[in-house]
Amino acid sequence: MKLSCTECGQERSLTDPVWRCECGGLLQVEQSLGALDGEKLRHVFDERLAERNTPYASGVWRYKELIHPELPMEGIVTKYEGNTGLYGSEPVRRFTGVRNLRLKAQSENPSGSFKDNGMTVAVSQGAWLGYERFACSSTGNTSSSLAMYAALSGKASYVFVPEEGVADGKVLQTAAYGARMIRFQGTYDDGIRFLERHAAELELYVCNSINPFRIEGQKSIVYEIAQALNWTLPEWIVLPGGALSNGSALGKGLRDMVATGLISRMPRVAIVQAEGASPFHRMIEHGLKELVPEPRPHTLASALNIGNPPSWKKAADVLQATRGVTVSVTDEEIMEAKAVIDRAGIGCEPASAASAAGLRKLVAQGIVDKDETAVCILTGHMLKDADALQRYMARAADDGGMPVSSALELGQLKECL
Ligand SMILES: N[C@@H](CCOP(=O)(O)O)C(=O)O
Repeated sequence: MKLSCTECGQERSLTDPVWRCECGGLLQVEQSLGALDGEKLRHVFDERLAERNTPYASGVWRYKELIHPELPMEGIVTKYEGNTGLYGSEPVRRFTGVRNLRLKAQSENPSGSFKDNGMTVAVSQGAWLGYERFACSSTGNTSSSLAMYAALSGKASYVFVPEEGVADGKVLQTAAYGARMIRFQGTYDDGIRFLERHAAELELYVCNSINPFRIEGQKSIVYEIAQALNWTLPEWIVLPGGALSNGSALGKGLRDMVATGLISRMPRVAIVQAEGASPFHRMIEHGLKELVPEPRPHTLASALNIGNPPSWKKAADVLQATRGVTVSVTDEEIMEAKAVIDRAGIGCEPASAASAAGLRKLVAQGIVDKDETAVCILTGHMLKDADALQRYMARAADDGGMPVSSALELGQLKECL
């Protein structure tokens, strides 16, 4: 295994704690997959589904050969993350118009979001390198996940969280896990820029998705989908796009699976951005070669409040490799999709619902056919962003979603029920 630059190809040692090459490109983990046999891997991964209380019981480390073969087993920091549900739902199918649709509920991870798939690997790697202080910039999910794994491994976490636009529940969750929190004026993008400049001097191990080991862990989301579907994939995988780490990880995971023969065909990838924070979609839509950052990203889906996604080049490569597409949706469309997903008994935070809202739009635009198969990735738990939920539910009170006020008196109750 080694690190290599995604742009100029320059190689580095696996133990080098840098995320960018001198040329400005992000680094990626490379391993030679040639010696791995898909048939044997399928068998090993299927057998490990029965594991309990070993790292292989994790929905990430089950695939250790593809994630981080060189990390010693005793160095793994895990909460048995992954192992999340893949649900069919008639109401969501009707809403999107796609007949064969499933939802991958990454919200069921231990800290409540997909970040755990990557964070278990980043923190394990940092601890293996001997780091004691871990850091991230975050809109709340990355910080909660980092704080949890750092606490689990007895390390300190330092999280940089914008003062505005971050859901209270995420801030409280992060603090409760014991992170030292730096609230600052600015956006996630400013926090990342600061960490890229100063982390080395502050002896901080950065666990944002610019860290290539985060991407290695997040690949497992697509491995889990393939394994649950007996090593096949749907025609479309649809996911929300903020920092674009999910898109990058998904693409790398797909490449690995094709290279090892675990699957034989790439699905198409659709990345959905919120209209107020959609620089990547705009770039693709206008056929631009460079991303023009959005200085004031603004969406009610707070996890997507990102104007300068660090992984945009990796995500663009994924679109190229999968004949992928992008689309943007309004906050209103996101909340409408979220209400359907919540009431279907699955639930998700607003950012996650962008995937279903986006799929619906792609069907309306004739890009996805209603007879094609699709999986939407739900990135975070419905209680993650209770602020947005409260605002939406207050408006929808007449729908019977809000508590009814009544005395415990039969006559009065009969009128409310
Ligand atoms: N929504 C994310 C922001 C992106 O973080 P990264 O981990 O991909 O760098 C968050 O929860 O912070």
